[in-house]
Amino acid sequence: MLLAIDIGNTNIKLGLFCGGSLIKFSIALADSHLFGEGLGELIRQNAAAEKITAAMVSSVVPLLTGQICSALRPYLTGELHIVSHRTNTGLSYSLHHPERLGADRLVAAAWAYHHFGAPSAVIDFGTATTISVTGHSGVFIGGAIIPGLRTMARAFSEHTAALPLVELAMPLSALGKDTREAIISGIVYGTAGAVSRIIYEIEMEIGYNLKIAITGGNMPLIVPCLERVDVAEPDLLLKGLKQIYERMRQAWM
Ligand SMILES: Nc1ncnc2c1ncn2[C@@H]1O[C@H](COP(=O)(O)OP(=O)(O)OP(=O)(O)O)[C@@H](O)[C@H]1O
Ligand SMILES: CC(C)(CO)[C@@H](O)C(=O)NCCC(=O)O
Ligand SMILES: [K+]
Repeated sequence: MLLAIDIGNTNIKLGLFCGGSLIKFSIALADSHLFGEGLGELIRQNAAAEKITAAMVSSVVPLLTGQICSALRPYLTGELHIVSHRTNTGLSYSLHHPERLGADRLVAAAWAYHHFGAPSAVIDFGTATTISVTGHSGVFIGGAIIPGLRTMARAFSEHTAALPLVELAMPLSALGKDTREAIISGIVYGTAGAVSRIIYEIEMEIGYNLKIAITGGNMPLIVPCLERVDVAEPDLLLKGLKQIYERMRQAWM
């Protein structure tokens, strides 16, 4: 049984791959000290008979990586792999500093490139909204990072006197009739417009079209506003970690 862990800036997402099924569990970053307990409970409830034979970790929170890896050690019988640019993902990097690329973006790009078998972009609507682009022959060629939808909403409440913290929702109209509706329209249509413009500019620069995959906790809010989506995959990171694991295992055999 493979355990995949995606340590993001808001949540730690965990997936147990048992046979064909995926058991998921998510814990807020603020509760990271409860990770070991949560994992133990999950194993007792769902897969008592099975052992975790391997763990794959993607982390964009360096200070937590060691803590989480120590917490899962007692449940792990096999190897643990922390994904980096040195991992055998099938990708190569045309970047100024490949070692600084977020592991989540790297995993997402590897999943999309292998899923489509063609040049691709992954848009991840998480704490940040990221675009990660893979060109021909699996070269990670770059991308873009903008504030995530909820991060934008929080910035208003933290930096203005009159704007409240708005719980995001799907906009009913682009014409907001009160502050809440105006903020929702601005953030959701604004992000949809931003990603479509960025993809357009990238395709103009590279001279070919990209297949587009989307994921991330905020994806459901924005999906009706997006024009071009080839695949929407909520578990893209966890599935990407599994795919990389299988690739590594084949390389050992
Ligand atoms: N009650 C909530 N608590 C925390 N986040 C929430 C809540 N409701 C919605 N969200 C949104 O869901 C997003 C979570 O996205 P996701 O599941 O991709 O995890 P994440 O930790 O933000 O990932 P990453 O840091 O890798 O981008 C948050 O950024 C936030 O915008
Ligand atoms: C952009 C985030 C925060 C998105 O989770 C993460 O991928 C990250 O910390 N990246 C490092 C910088 C980069 O990817 O260029
Ligand atoms: K993300």
